[in-house]
Amino acid sequence: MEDDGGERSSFVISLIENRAKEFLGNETCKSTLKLHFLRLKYDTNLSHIKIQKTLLHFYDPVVIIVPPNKLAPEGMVGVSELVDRFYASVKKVVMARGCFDDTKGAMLIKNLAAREPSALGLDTYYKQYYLCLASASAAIKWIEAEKGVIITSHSLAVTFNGSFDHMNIDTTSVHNLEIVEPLHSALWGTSSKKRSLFHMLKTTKTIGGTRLLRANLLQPLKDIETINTRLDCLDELMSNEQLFFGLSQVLRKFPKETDRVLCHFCFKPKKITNEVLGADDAKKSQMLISSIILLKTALDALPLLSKVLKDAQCFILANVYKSVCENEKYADIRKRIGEVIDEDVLHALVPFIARTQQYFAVKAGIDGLLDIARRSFCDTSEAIHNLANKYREEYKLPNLKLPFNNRRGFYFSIPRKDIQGKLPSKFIQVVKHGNNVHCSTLELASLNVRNKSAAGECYVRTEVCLEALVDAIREDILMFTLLAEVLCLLDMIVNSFAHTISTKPVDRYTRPEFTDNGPLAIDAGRHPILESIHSDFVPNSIFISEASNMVIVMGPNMSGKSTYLQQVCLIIILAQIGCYVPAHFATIRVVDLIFTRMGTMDNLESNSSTFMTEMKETAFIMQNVSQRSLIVMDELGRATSSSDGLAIAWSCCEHLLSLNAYTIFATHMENLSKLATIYPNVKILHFYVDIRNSHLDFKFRLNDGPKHVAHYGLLLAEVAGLPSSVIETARSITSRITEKEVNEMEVNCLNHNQIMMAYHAAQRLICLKYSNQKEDAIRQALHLLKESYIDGKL
Ligand SMILES: Nc1ncnc2c1ncn2[C@@H]1O[C@H](COP(=O)(O)OP(=O)(O)OP(=O)(O)O)[C@@H](O)[C@H]1O
Repeated sequence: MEDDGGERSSFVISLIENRAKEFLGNETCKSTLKLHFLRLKYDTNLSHIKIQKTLLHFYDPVVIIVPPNKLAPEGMVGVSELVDRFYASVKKVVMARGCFDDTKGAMLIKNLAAREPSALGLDTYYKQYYLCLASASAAIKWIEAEKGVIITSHSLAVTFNGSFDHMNIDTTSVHNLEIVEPLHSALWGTSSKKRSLFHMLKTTKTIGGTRLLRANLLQPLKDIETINTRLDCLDELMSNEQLFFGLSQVLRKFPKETDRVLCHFCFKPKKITNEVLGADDAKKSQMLISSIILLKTALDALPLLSKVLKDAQCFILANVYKSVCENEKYADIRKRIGEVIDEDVLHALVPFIARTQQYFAVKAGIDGLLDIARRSFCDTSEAIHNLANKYREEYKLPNLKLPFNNRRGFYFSIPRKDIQGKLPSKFIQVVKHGNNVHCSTLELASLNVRNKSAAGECYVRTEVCLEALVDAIREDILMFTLLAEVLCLLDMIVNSFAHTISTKPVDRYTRPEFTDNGPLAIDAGRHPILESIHSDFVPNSIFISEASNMVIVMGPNMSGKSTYLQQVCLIIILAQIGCYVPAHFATIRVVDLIFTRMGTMDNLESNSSTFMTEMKETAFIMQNVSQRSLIVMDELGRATSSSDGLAIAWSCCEHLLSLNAYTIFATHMENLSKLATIYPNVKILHFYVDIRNSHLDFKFRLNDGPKHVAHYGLLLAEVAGLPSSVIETARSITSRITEKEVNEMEVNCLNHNQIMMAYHAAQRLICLKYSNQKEDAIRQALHLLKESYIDGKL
């Protein structure tokens, strides 16, 4: 199942893979059927269509199940239509909207899936997969009804797959890492805005650029070549000030909504007649005309972009210059627009100005009826202004204003202080609005009707005049799609990435490097958001490689563990979207999945306790982890008894150690540091805290090895203001417990020589791995070593 982290323009396609053929032919129902439910973005954007085609090709479907076409949101291409266009040979089944029921889908999957329901994460990730589950419900219903079979319980292999060419970050991690929204946003109030990565980078100027940035943060890239082309572009922008400022200036000249208007050209509207326009028709005509004005404004800015990019060197900018700026088709279409549209017409945001621009968009003299409609529009508009003047004088209301909005048309706005007593009865629809009163009169209402009708006529005639031009644009829609995509990408790289880096002191951000199989090494990394809040933020490094694939971070409360974990993930995400990172140096093994498990509150929605939520999240990670994953665990097992917690944390670590994934594990459990004495691929680090006169001084500096900080919990509790009598009692209890523990440890603990012997043996085995020995043999030997160690027979 595929999910993109919450893009709005998404829909569901249910695909049944080729293997279904075998199943459907053989109705014993015992074979395992593999279903793929793809949640796909679709709009007129070229690249999204490409994604769909790739995925559909990949699965080679025999049946595509889609909801009815009318469900496509306004302005979007219906999924059904896309299937017709690109997969005419594939059987298409249209099922009623009611069949796409996510609740039913979740129940069916739980019942039919061969895997443990926890592995699918349905409890925790229900919301994230709701579209997939809805499509599952429809697909299963179709199979059962069409083939007259019943799928037996636990016979389906169901997997949740992410996008193939992007890093996947599950919703819990998106939340934990504060990628889009800050944690506890209610707590931080308005100042919370800058506390998420998205808001930190959201200096984009266009809607498409902002959307692209959000989509990138939710699904960073995986392809090193693409990432590097973005980084090359950033290199050039950072080293060429003139280019950077020139580009930011020029991008402002393009309308903000360039990408959004393209869908207005995708469908041919109904034939316009001279009958009275319905509200929807008028709106569509208005959108189409405003879209042409907007394209004209965008094309006018193109020569300026060309001038700025003339000498650009990097692949992206040079390619934009070659394929967009030098493409003569844009000049041709601009010329065609110029033949019909008045040169002075501009894209405007104020409703009345925008509408007036639209009525007068087509050059005078092209259509006689349009000229008459315009005259009538001008006359009624003038009459409305004269009426307002008349009221100003007659009722002594010099501050009476005549605002306009698309819904009401013209209305009066009068400051309340100007109204002595009551308004004359002539004024109707009186509504208080702040310090003003909004109202109308019968005369104004009647003029508004005439004005609106003249405006409607203007739209009809304008649209008729633009028909040929719209057809020409429709033919070249791919060119405009390219232009829109280019503008979004440039907006993201220039206005977001380059702008963010340029606002930091020189060399604070560096270009990351990438490897396929190498280590994850970050030297002096900083938290991208917190470093601007704490002026004295302490940088920290990390090194994880295949030979040392787990880092256990220890340290007392408040020492900086969670911040460090978040910082590493955010640096990787920044790097994989093609941005510089806040570090002295960074080499990154491309990550395909980030999993985080950080302290959660009770999950009231799924009726789970803190411990249960923790275990479900951990189960989800364990069962979906891949070779190139990054797993970040913060204090696993603290929500249950300390012995069970330690046992779970220990065994989870052992499981993760056997994988190629990289793990960073933060914990308070000092006993966990003993893992390093058995497994040479575990590295222990701790956050240094200075304790003087029973006072904790946090240094936020990461040091090698474990470190015992005695009774830091008590010290912190004292700082938090617990009564001294309570602290004293707690102190005496801990000293007694500690004494007992020390005695027990003396009895049970293996002697130092034995630990060192095991450690050296493990190290030798790892060396063997790099000789020509088979990995399985080494693993088995390690396992035996572990067993003997636990049994004390070493
Ligand atoms: N490197 C750093 N430089 C400066 N301040 C930091 C640094 N790391 C963390 N801090 C500050 O210390 C506070 C506590 O950090 P954090 O929550 O990461 O500690 P923790 O060890 O995870 O605590 P706990 O174990 O109680 O969850 C943060 O809110 C942040 O303000």
